[in-house]
Amino acid sequence: MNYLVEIAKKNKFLVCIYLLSGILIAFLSNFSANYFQRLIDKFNDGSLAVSNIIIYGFVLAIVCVLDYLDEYPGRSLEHGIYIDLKLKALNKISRIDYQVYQSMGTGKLVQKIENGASAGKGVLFDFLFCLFRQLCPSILFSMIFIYSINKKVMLIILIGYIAVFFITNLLLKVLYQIKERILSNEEMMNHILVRGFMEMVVFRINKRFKHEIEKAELAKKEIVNSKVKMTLIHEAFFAIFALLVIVIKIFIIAYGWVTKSLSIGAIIALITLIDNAYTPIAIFNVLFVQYKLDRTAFKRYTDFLDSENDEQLDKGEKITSLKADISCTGLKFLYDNRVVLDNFDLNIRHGENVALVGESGSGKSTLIKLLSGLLKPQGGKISIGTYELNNIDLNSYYDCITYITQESPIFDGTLRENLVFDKNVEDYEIIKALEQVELLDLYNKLENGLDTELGERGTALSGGERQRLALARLWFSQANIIILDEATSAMDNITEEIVMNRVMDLLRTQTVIVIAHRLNSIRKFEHIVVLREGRIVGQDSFNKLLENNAYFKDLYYASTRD
Ligand SMILES: Nc1ncnc2c1ncn2[C@@H]1O[C@H](COP(=O)(O)OP(=O)(O)OP(=O)(O)O)[C@@H](O)[C@H]1O
Repeated sequence: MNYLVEIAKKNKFLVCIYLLSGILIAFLSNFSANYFQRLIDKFNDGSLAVSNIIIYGFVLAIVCVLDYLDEYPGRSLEHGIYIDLKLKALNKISRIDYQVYQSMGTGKLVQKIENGASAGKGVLFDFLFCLFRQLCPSILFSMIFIYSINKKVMLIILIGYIAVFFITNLLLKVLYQIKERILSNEEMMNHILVRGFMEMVVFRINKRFKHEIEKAELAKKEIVNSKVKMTLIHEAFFAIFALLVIVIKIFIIAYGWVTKSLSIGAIIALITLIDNAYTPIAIFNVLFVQYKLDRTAFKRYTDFLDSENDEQLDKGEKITSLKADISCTGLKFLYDNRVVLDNFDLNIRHGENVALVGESGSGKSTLIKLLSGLLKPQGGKISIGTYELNNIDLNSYYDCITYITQESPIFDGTLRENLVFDKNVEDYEIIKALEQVELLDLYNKLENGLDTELGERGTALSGGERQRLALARLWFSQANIIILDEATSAMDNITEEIVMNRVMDLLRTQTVIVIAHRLNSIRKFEHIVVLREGRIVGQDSFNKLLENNAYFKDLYYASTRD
């Protein structure tokens, strides 16, 4: 609830206007019904004055105008709350602890945020605001006006409330269960859809789509059946409710006729006021079922918002340059209870080219993620010159390092944006960088040149082109430490050699740490670290390792066979 309070506070001006206008409309609507009674009675006994008609018309007109003006704060809040909740999620992702993020599936997370933002809007706007600005005031004012007409009638209405409460309570329990079933089926349906869209190639080649569509058809059948059942129960609820209100209205007419205690105006006003008193109860019951369901979806969203942050992002010593040796001492890291690195020592001199090699799962990426501050060691330390990585403000650290992964993230934007982000760089410099990574031919074929849109995740490019584009960013980077995690894995051997020679030439003075599977690409590296099951089993130059390290020799021959 804290997050909703925060959003309400952020929009406090609009919230106050919206609540007050709702309360005013509820008051004026009930007042107009009550005033109508006086009007009819005055009409009947001949004492009606023009001023009465003007006042009545004026009140109705104000309600009409307020109803319209109310749309502004109403719609602004409705859409604003939903988007604010999504922004909160984006803000959270920018600070979330990397390991927590890793444990959440991205597809599921997006769905959780989408549902959570909509549920949060439901709880605050559709339920709480409606309750306090419309339902409660409407019941309160109608009861006050009914009381002013006849106390006994008010008592009867109160007894009617108790009957409504018991009947609807039963129906709501059934409704809640059905809605819950609909939601879980809808979630399954969305999950199948997202999976199908994201894994199109895998599913097509493995012929999974037939099975997935069958599952979705089953979910669809359940959703449709449950929705029809829910509508029938809803309608039954409203029918019972309408019958009850009719009984009370008939009773009032009979009561007025028998006791002669009610004027015609009073009977007409009471009939309108009864609707004003009971309709909110019907609305409340329907909203309450949705509120309970929204609370569950919103809880999942707030669990995400409450998950651990990486506190180091803007805490610690700020650095401006990192021209220093890196040393890992007694480093320990576990995934759950699985030890990946234990008592791990490694020294990397400033300006050195280091390659990490080893079988899949030997801990190379884990080490890189520790060096980049994404993962935190559970023991030991990483020092960079006089700094300890644990004590460095990570946002300042990220000005000094560059980390390029094999997925080479290309985002939905132009070629220029993908290379220099929002930096102001002359076109000829960008084109020169493209030439260095062998992308000049591709560039020359582009109709819109640097302004060509690359599509979501760079779908308009091949894997090797995407990787070369990511490497071209190095020509605009000021970083002192460059990490390349299989950044050339999708390139052919010849292009890889040409591009890597130019990259290493560019990075002569920087510390370069590379993960490589194709060992031919690191022949010139002066420092190669051989990892096996989280331990260093050799480190030396390429030729010396090939001569003296049997495990490295196996890796090398296996990689040349590939
Ligand atoms: N998010 C994770 N949760 C749990 N275990 C993980 C996670 N990421 C990696 N591991 C495990 O940690 C070990 C080391 O993984 P790591 O990715 O560091 O290996 P790697 O040498 O980079 O492998 P590859 O060459 O295949 O990329 C592996 O056994 C892996 O299964």
